[in-house]
Amino acid sequence: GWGYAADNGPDKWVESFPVADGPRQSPIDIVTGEAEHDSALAPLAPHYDPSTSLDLLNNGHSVQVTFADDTDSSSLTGGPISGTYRLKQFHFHWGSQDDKGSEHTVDGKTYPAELHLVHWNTTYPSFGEAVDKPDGLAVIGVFLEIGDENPQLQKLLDAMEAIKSKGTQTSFADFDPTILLPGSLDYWTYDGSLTTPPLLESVTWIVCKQSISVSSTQMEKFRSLLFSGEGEPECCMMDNYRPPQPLKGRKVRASFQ
Ligand SMILES: NS(=O)(=O)c1ccc(O)c(NC(=O)NCCCCO)c1
Ligand SMILES: [Zn+2]
Repeated sequence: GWGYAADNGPDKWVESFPVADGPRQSPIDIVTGEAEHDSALAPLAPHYDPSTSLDLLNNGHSVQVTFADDTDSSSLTGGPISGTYRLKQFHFHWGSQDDKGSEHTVDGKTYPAELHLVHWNTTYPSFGEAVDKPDGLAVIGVFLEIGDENPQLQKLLDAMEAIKSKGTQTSFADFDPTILLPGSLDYWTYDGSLTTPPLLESVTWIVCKQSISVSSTQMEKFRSLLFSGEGEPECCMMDNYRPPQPLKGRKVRASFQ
């Protein structure tokens, strides 16, 4: 299956997923000078209920926290989207060293990691129905930048001890992802895709301008996870990011001046 190694990584995905060369692929490099302020863009309004958090999972590509999405308890409105999008999961992408790991870049700047909060449009009956629609998903991207230790990440990092290998999961209740968001919710937005196979062009991307902090030691915890399953030769989970893709004429809008 697909992965991030030389023989199954981003440069090979087009062989099984031809949309990899499509018109609205993600991530992209955000060229801040080209982004146009759109005063019609509403403020982002994420409302998350910690009682909807369910499990922490190593799916062999990333570490993910899944949420109960049978009600609107944890959902996103406002921003560039119309209607209500429900939170399904959040996960991360990161590098093998602190100078790379994010998927989006800003004027060519890479960050050590990027958080994705994945929401689906409730005009569709489920995530599975929404995932291949042009307005099906809204993903909030948050950059992690090396700095002070981030206490809000610690509960997550400590729980990762229990899910080192692919296919392992552990219950992860009462977690409010709001604590992972930066103080300012200024954002850039553009139309894009999933950044992993099946690379479906169904995502309204909402990338926060302000990053959150992570220490180098905390980054090492992410890198101690494994792509490999129990009983397989150990392969550390790192560099699980797709590089920026061609903009192909798309406009990036800014919610701020
Ligand atoms: N990185 S992303 O654009 O925010 C993103 C958001 C939601 C997704 O569903 C995927 N990709 C996905 O689910 N691929 C199927 C197997 C993955 C591991 O089970 C990627
Ligand atoms: Zn992602």
